[in-house]
Amino acid sequence: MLAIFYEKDADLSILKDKTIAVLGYGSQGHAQAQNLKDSGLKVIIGLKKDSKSKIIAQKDGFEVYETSEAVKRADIIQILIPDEVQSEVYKKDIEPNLKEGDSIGFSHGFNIHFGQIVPPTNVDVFMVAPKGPGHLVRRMYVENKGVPGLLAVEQDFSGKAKEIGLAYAKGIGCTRAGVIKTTFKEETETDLFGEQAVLCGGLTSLIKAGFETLVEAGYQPEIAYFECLNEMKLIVDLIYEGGLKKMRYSISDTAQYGDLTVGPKVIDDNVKKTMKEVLKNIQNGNFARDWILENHANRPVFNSLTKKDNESLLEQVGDKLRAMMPWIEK
Ligand SMILES: NC(=O)C1=CN([C@@H]2O[C@H](COP(=O)(O)OP(=O)(O)OC[C@H]3O[C@@H](n4cnc5c(N)ncnc54)[C@H](OP(=O)(O)O)[C@@H]3O)[C@@H](O)[C@H]2O)C=CC1
Ligand SMILES: CC(=O)[C@](C)(O)C(=O)O
Repeated sequence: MLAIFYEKDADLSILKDKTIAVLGYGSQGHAQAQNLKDSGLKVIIGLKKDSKSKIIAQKDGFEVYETSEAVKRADIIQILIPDEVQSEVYKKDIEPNLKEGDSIGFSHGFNIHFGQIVPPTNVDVFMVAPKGPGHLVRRMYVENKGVPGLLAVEQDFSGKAKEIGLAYAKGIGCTRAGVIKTTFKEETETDLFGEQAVLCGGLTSLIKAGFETLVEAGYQPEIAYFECLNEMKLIVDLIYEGGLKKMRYSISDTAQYGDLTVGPKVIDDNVKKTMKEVLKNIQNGNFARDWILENHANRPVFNSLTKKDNESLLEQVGDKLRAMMPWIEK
């Protein structure tokens, strides 16, 4: 049964006497910490000794401590460091400094679900996972909007873990858009699937394939960029605002006919078959093992593929054209 929560369902006062340590000040860390502070909550930041994020967090007005000290000082510890280092940092800096009754929070279930972190039984373990990039979690909060979120409770030592998680979700603005109750398993598997097969992996592959098809056919790369990337954002904005019907209301009937008759030939049944294989590879732990080993090997595949994309014609043309659009946040 769907359980979706909004502002009225969450009580921030449950956190008013709590100190929240946000570990990490990157995409999610900077956003969640600033939103929590603007929601009137006491927030400190935990970072590693030589962190390059430290100066940024201090400029934003936060007390910054080394991770272990931040954990000691906090009642709620929100772990927003990269998934691939969480297990190591947990063992070294977090677990030794936990106190009975603390709450440990995550924004992705990877390390709990795949058994990389196993907390003691005398703490709460919850997750508030914004369904959007950190920089938009902050931007939309400031605009009095919100990014939807997922709430999961893995362990409820205090008997208040759900209320604490809901209040946390309200503090970062997610209850403005809606927070769905889930599990660490469901969040982990759906999030990994979405980022691999639909959002990042699927979408970037679609954009690159479209751009390369036009350029290889001899069309101007700038036109290919405007068609396959810039307009993608504009089309998706309409779908975000009002579903396929709003986007189709705005595009031409010519475009809509092509959408309806040709689209299914591009994204055909084979794509869905591949998507099911992607999901299976997540569910059986193969992707998790691959990502953990990739990091142990110092990211040879990650680095080479990222370098190839960063040096691509798509990125070069995009940088040039975006430079002429001063409204785009750099
Ligand atoms: N990015 C997103 O939009 C989303 C992320 N998430 C989840 O949020 C969590 C954080 O991801 P994200 O915000 O992208 O991470 P980022 O890579 O953007 O930021 C990581 C932060 O952690 C710090 N850090 C790195 N290593 C250590 C360490 N060993 N000890 C302490 N601090 C460290 C970094 O400091 P330094 O700068 O010094 O390296 C940086 O401040 C992950 O679990 C992720 O899955 C969930 C939803 C969306
Ligand atoms: C933004 C988000 O939720 C992602 C793509 O899954 C992530 O950055 O982890």
